[in-house]
Amino acid sequence: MATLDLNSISKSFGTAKVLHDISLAIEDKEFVVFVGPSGCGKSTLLRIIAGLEEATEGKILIGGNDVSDAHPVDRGISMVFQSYALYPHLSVYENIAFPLRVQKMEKGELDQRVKRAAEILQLTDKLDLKPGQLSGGQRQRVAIGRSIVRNPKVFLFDEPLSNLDAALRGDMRVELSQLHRDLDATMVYVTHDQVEAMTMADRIVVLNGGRVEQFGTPMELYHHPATKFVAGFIGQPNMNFIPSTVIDTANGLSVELKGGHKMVLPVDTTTVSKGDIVEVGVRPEDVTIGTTGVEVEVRVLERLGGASISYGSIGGDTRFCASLPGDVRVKEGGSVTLEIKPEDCHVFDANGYVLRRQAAPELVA
Ligand SMILES: Nc1ncnc2c1ncn2[C@@H]1O[C@H](COP(=O)(O)OP(=O)(O)OP(=O)(O)O)[C@@H](O)[C@H]1O
Repeated sequence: MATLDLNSISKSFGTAKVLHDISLAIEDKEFVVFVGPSGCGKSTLLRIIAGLEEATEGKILIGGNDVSDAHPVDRGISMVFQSYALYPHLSVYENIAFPLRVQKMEKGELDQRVKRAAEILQLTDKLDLKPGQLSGGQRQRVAIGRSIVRNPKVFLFDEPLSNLDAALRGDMRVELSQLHRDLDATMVYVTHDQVEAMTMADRIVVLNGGRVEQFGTPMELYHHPATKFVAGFIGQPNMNFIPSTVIDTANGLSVELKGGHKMVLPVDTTTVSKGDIVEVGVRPEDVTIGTTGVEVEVRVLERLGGASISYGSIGGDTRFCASLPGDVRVKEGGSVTLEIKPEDCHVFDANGYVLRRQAAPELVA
């Protein structure tokens, strides 16, 4: 297995530049997920790594070797697509064996590899069936098996679970995480689903408009989003953003939130001045019902059992979602006061960049 380095990758289709100077160092055996909205360039970036698309600028290194000009089959990668691309007339065994037949691998070695892959993917009792006799999840496992037998240095996955229903997607997420541990392989996985990214990745690359917004572990992105885009994209339900006015910058950032609630937030104030408009981000799970805080009108209350999700707004037009206790006594059409702790707030400037948190006093030397 191997490291994967992207050095200043850019890509244009005609005059349209879709990837802008992307550099990433992916470690050996790491599971990295590219996530972002439709059209952000994640599939194009994956296809460039695979050699199915040529970068306009930049270099790709696998295991330290420059493969930018190498043919896809010579890169030591294997790609699993959203459409399983199985041969309907071939058995599961022959579908998995296909790339090895193309390589003209010796029969004993081929048989051993196919059976080992089938064992890992729990397909041993399905080897004689045809793809048409399998469920969607089993078909996707066959497609993954076809990747495994090639012993690639890097596995590439392009939205492999999008064709499956929600329950099966959940099961396959667990299976893929397990597969990653079993194979100890470098994996790059593309999805638009932030839940897949959060649950499977060692590190996540958030792409937006062909640029890397942030590259970090799931919890780094959740707790320390660098931009409003990342803050809004990672976490379910989405973070709330409250328009706020800076009222003072001495001893922390004093703000007046929409609706009139005032707070002092422990963030760096060097880039903002009194009178500036900022946005205070707070996650639905970080609020509690209290006596002082933001006044929220509740439009809909979804009772999930263990939690109740309230959908409403501050002042009629600033959307505010809160995750409250399952048996909370709140009426749809009523209002509720929600307490927000300063340490749970994220503050974004007019350009959507986060104001860094001040170091906790005990961390200051
Ligand atoms: N062959 C092509 N010719 C021209 N433009 C292309 C081509 N392939 C992709 N693009 C454009 O490049 C941009 C990025 O596309 P890409 O498929 O990489 O996005 P994505 O993030 O994978 O989106 P999705 O989740 O919808 O698949 C889009 O604006 C797309 O229209």
